[in-house]
Amino acid sequence: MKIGSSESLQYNFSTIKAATNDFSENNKLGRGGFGVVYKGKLIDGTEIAVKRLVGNSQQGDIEFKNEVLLVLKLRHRNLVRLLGFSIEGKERLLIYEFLPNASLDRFVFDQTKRTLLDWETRYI
Ligand SMILES: Nc1ncnc2c1ncn2[C@@H]1O[C@H](COP(=O)(O)OP(=O)(O)OP(=O)(O)O)[C@@H](O)[C@H]1O
Repeated sequence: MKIGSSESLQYNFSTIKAATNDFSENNKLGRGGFGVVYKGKLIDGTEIAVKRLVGNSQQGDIEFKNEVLLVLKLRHRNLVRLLGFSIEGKERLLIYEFLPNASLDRFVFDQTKRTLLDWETRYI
């Protein structure tokens, strides 16, 4: 895939800013090793999870785009789907499909819920 064809997967920063209510505290879903994750809703109603990568990345725009395009090619039922990305100035956002059930670890490490996931199911 060429960089040129990435444009449709590239979202305007302002679109995502609006979708997350300006990265509001109320929309915060959690924090991971790469930044804070916010819940958002696009104009068409699609629910998204936006990962706002933490600053001082030395990675250039082209390298970032290439890496994102590589991940966009991955499709697996057990992988959360990356919908696109956004770049503006030092801001780098990754846009994922929203998963209502939060992360799997809540199931695997929860005393009650872990019984719902037997090992046979976990291997699928
Ligand atoms: N697609 C999503 N839908 C709903 N919630 C999400 C989604 N992605 C992440 N989250 C929430 O944001 C939190 C942080 O996610 P993130 O993927 O950044 O980190 P992590 O997987 O917990 O840790 P690490 O970044 O260290 O691997 C998750 O624990 C989850 O609650």
